[in-house]
Amino acid sequence: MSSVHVPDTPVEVVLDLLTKAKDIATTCENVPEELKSYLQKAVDITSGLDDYLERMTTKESEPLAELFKKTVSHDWDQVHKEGKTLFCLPKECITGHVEGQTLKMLVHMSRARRVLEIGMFTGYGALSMAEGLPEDGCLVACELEPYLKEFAQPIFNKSPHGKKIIVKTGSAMDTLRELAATGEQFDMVFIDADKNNYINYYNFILDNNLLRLHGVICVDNSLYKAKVYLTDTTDSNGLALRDFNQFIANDPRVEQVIVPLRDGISLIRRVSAATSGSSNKQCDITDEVFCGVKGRAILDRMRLDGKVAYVTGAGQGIGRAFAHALGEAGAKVAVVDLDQVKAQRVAEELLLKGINSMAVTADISKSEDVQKMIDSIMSKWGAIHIACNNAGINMNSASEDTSLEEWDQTFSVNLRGTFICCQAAGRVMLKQGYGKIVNTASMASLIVPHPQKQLSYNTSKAGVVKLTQTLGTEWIDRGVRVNCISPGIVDTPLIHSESLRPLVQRWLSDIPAGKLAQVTDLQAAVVYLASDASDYMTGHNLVIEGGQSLW
Ligand SMILES: C[S@@+](CC[C@H](N)C(=O)[O-])C[C@H]1O[C@@H](n2cnc3c(N)ncnc32)[C@H](O)[C@@H]1O
Repeated sequence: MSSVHVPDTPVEVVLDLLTKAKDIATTCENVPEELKSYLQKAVDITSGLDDYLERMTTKESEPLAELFKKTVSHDWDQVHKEGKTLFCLPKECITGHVEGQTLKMLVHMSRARRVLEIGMFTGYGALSMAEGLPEDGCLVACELEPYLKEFAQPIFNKSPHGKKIIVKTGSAMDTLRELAATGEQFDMVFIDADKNNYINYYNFILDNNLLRLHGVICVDNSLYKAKVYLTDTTDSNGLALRDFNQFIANDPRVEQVIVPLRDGISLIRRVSAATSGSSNKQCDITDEVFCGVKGRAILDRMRLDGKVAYVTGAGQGIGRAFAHALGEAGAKVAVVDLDQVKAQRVAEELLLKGINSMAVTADISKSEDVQKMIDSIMSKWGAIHIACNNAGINMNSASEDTSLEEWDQTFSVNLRGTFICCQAAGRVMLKQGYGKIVNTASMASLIVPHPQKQLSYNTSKAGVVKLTQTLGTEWIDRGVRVNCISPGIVDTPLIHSESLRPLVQRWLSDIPAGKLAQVTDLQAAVVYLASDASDYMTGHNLVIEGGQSLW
């Protein structure tokens, strides 16, 4: 049984018409050769487009390929005849390869974590989008037909991304009401069911805040085989979509573009009242709380794009985590360590993530090394905006036995070294009229951690806090902020040494949080202190110790 292909997209409609015109031209006499050749060229261009997009688009995953095959080979007429589905579902309903990958790309680009799909069918679009979500992301798919959930679930189960999908069967509008009632919000919504109701879904989503600020709505079939702009359209779906597109184009709450991919995908972005210039509604709130400082909302104000940072002691542990965090937030990062191999390795890690980095070897207790470090960063990147003075050492001994060598060595790195770095970076920053210095102090500046004995360390770190307070107040009127972070006990390779390992249980009983800090627990603090969002903060000691200093 051969089925006649019905043109499904504007390009397929054009191709169909061109092919008919070309066939007439080739059979008619007196048609100029030039016209025939133009028609042939137009057919070639049109017929080659979808095929080319298919071939050039990243290949779909195995589960998606299986889902596609299972969907197009299924006898949907029979399923309907047997009463398993309410409607007779054409297999062409499926979102194919190119559109599926486009949706996945949009999920990536919008950094969506929560996606809502209206109209799942056999789950091709749902699984494509789930593949673009982070591990803890979630996609809620609304589907009228319970049969389709059973159809899709076994393949979702085969995919590592299937667990992100929650299928809600029943009327999509009922599901939307249920989601709104529990205060759910989504970063991206894909509307692909029930064309006559698109407008109702859309309005419900916006009116009930189901789409978060700056979220994106994608709408499928918004060109509807070109019927949305052909004047002789009588088809109810075509007319519904025409009204829908016009409504969105006039809606001040959003911005819209229609991408002529397949049957058209509308991309609709919700804008804040403050930026929707053509707003019908009056919005006269213009302060920075409402509009953001310099128009930047709070998370944007923590971005470090265009900034140059260095982190000392960045070859491992806290420093490595700081280097990654600053780079992820947009800064270029010089990875500084005493150990060249470690510095190089972390700089390469950053490059792998697309972060501009350089490795610098320096002993921060030597002023010549520190000056060389500053000079090499300046000659490569021309500025230093963020200085993370993190390198430090810790030695244990009872105070009555602490040698002057241990004391001097500890102070030489922890306090003298931090001062050398602050001064060298500070000179550059004072000239720039801008800078953020973040020193690593320690909870030991506040309490006396026990039972280990570490007089030199505790005292040197208390010195780092006072250094920070003094510089932070001395330099703030010239644009340089100096703050420090005091971590509690951090789970780094150092504390797994033979001498310290037995103490871990003891420490845990002293920590209200009931666990040691991970280096990742400190990352947000360094980004905050390095960013413009913390501009009013200086000389501060930001303590992150799971409550340990309070007990
Ligand atoms: C075009 S298909 C969706 C294709 C799907 N997005 C994909 O990626 O393959 C439309 C689907 O919407 C479902 N549907 C139609 N009306 C609905 C409604 N009122 N509520 C929920 N789902 C509905 C249909 O059963 C059908 O499976």
